[in-house]
Amino acid sequence: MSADGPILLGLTGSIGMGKSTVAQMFADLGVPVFDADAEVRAMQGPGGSLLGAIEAAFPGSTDENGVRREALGAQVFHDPAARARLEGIVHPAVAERRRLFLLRHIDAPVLLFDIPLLFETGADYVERTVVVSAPPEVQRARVLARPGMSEEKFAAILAAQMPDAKKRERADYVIDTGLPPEETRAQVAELLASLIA
Ligand SMILES: CC(C)(COP(=O)(O)OP(=O)(O)OC[C@H]1O[C@@H](n2cnc3c(N)ncnc32)[C@H](O)[C@@H]1O)[C@@H](O)C(=O)NCCC(=O)NCCS
Ligand SMILES: Nc1ncnc2c1ncn2[C@@H]1O[C@H](COP(=O)(O)OP(=O)(O)OP(=O)(O)O)[C@@H](O)[C@H]1O
Repeated sequence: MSADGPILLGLTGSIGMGKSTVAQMFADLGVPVFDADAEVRAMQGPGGSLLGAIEAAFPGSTDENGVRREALGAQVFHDPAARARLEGIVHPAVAERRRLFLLRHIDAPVLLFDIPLLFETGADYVERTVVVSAPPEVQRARVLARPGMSEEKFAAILAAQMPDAKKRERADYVIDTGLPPEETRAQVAELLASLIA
């Protein structure tokens, strides 16, 4: 952004590391948040704008309730070529939603973009990056506690994402999500204060 536009901050982290939780902490402090996963879910839900293209590329993957997430996930998380096809449909639509979000909040001092695949997809539209990270055993316990999750699905998703250590290396800031939430919240507040100062 130009000198007087908002600071564009990208938030990422591997599955279950706490992106959504930390994004909510930024939101609680008044920062507008763009949630890429939520945008995708909306465009894949009942009547969603991506259903036609996804059904054409993956026959049987949608029904009257939108994308059959479990079934499509089973297809793409294990198959890089299929995943690339799905991403080719989804990511340009997310980019368009992101541009509209930026225009809507052009007067805010800081904007946060919560993007699971921030580094994997280039991240050229953000100026600084924040990675949320917790020890692997904490991540594993949190993810496996989710309904519908299995060891196998967790392993496949991890394999599809840039490793946590590499994300931390690339980050401008790392937020520790292995701590009690109030300590993580204090880190978020401190980072935001330093950005706005
Ligand atoms: C395949 C789909 C329908 C499966 O949905 P499901 O509800 O089972 O999983 P959910 O979306 O909650 O994702 C589970 C975990 O996998 C991660 N993930 C999702 N898509 C991808 C991907 N293409 N590559 C790596 N990790 C991914 C998520 O960030 C999350 O950590 C859905 O994940 C999807 O449409 N993905 C493609 C779009 C995409 O790339 N989204 C990520 C950021 S925009
Ligand atoms: N200090 C902390 N910071 C963040 N999350 C925490 C912390 N302590 C406990 N948690 C818990 O860890 C879980 C993190 O899940 P969350 O949905 O935020 O992760 P995510 O990275 O957005 O996941 P996904 O990549 O699957 O979308 C939540 O249940 C949250 O309550």
